Amino acid sequence: MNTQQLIENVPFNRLIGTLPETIEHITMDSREVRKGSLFICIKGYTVDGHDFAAQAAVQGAVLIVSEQPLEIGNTAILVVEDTDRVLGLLAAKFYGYPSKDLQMIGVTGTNGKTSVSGMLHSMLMELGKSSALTGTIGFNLNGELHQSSNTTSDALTTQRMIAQAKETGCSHMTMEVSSHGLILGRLAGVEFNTAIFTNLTHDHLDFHGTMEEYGHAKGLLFSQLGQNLQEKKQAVLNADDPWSKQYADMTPHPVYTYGIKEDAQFKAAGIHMDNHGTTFTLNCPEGEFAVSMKLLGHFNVSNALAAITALYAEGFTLEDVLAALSRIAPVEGRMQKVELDAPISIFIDYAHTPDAIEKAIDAVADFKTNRIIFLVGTGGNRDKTKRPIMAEKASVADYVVLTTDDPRYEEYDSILNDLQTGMAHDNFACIGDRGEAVKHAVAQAEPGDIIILAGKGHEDYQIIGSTKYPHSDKEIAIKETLKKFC
Ligand SMILES: CC(=O)N[C@H]1[C@@H](OP(=O)(O)OP(=O)(O)OC[C@H]2O[C@@H](n3ccc(=O)[nH]c3=O)[C@H](O)[C@@H]2O)O[C@H](CO)[C@@H](O)[C@@H]1O[C@H](C)C(=O)N[C@@H](C)C(=O)N[C@H](CCC(=O)O)C(=O)O
Ligand SMILES: Nc1ncnc2c1ncn2[C@@H]1O[C@H](COP(=O)(O)OP(=O)(O)OP(=O)(O)O)[C@@H](O)[C@H]1O
Ligand SMILES: N[C@H](CCC[C@H](N)C(=O)O)C(=O)O
Ligand SMILES: [Mg+2]
Repeated sequence: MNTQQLIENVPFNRLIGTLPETIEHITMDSREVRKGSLFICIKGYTVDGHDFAAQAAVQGAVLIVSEQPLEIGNTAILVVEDTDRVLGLLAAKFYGYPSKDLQMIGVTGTNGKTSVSGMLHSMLMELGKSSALTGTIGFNLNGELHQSSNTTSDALTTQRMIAQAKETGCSHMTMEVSSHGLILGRLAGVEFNTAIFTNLTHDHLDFHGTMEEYGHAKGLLFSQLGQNLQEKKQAVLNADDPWSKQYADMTPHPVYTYGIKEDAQFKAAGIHMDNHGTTFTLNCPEGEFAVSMKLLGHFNVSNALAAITALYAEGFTLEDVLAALSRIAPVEGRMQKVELDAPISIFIDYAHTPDAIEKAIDAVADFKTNRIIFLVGTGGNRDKTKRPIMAEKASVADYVVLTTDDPRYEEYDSILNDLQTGMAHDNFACIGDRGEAVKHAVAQAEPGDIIILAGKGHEDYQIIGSTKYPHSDKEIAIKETLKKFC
């Protein structure tokens, strides 16, 4: 791309050297630099990208964007105030603002982003659309999954993925929008058509400090829908969450509400579930509809309402949307039943917040015949204030196994001690090694029991230190169950 055009909207303090005619590639990682690259130096939480500028030049970078004046041979240096902001501007321009050419749906909220966005993606494919999805599980392009390291990726990766979706011919793209992503500008230049809010409850206070700040971060998705009312855009808000009122005020675009408890335009009633699926009645401006789906839990009714409302707002008929919903499979690792011929039921889940734990246990309450055994851990070096509250919520289960979930650099005992202070009864065990904890949960089970293994979901690793070790709750649970019962 022509360099002058690329940087025309970038405010800069100084240009050292001569701008190259063209830029072939942009990267923020020196290890990806090649001949003709623009390398942008980002000050990270671990290292400072400026320390890799010289290495980038050796590898062929023709322009370095930096917050400091640098002297690196003949390589041109563009000195700017804030490389984080400039990254967003450059990324969107370099990839040609691809989000304008797709129907973009963004999903934010503490819990339910992966679930709602996964449902939307599967439903769009069922509706015959070519669809892309980004989020915690990865980048899914028409059913083909690519790894990604964040729920909401950095601005460059985000723009690259949208451009790839556009080139592949996708008409729709659904993105999980994390509060980190919004605050850190990872979504700069992404134009959403539909913005969805699931809920806001305790998490990530190590990063945001207070719930007010956290709520403000999520609100950016709605204020960023912008003021251009000639474009059809809409917000889809959960009437059961009080934050929705504030988010409605943040956008002039049409607001659609959904809910189970409070008054809402799209409301569920008569919810019934067994361990194979859920049925309910949808009351909405178009009338009353019978809904059936393979997903479990009241929380998934809320998630389904979000997906139904969004697709309706996007212009699909409710008949088509509900038919698509009835066909899709549960989202991977979210209240997913392990298929086993055994006298116990095992669910793999991703609950890692107090609210999610409450909802996960509630999800099986309707068909509980014996005990609920609930295994949960927390990550190390992350929000510690949620730990006792998570254990308190887990106490609703008859037996609880407290363990770790990516301990990182923290000792097992430090995590377990914080967790156990919240337990409301004594029917629990503390086992730091997650594999041993899963084995213990199965060892405790008697016929008729339900085991929920929470926190790891689709993940096949456990992060200890900075290393990802292979770990699968599901594999261990299946092996132990077969050994014990079959
Ligand atoms: C705390 C945080 O957000 N960290 C993110 C950050 O990493 P970092 O600041 O440590 O980066 P760094 O390693 O210091 O590198 C700084 C710069 O130097 C560059 N570098 C580095 C090494 C080198 O040899 N050469 C080089 O050029 C890097 O490419 C980078 O540009 O930038 C990385 C690249 O974008 C992210 O992957 C990483 O997310 C980490 C993995 C993470 O765990 N983040 C969590 C807190 C997070 O963002 N979570 C949210 C919400 C989750 C949810 O609610 O579901 C998410 O959206 O994922
Ligand atoms: N609408 C909801 N309300 C409350 N809890 C929910 C809801 N949807 C899902 N959950 C619970 O939260 C867990 C995580 O769900 P999901 O992965 O969809 O959330 P997420 O917002 O993507 O989380 P993350 O922040 O890790 O990306 C589920 O496994 C389930 O236990
Ligand atoms: N996707 C979430 C889940 C992490 C949950 C748990 N593994 C932890 O480390 O707290 C995050 O990046 O915050
Ligand atoms: Mg997620």
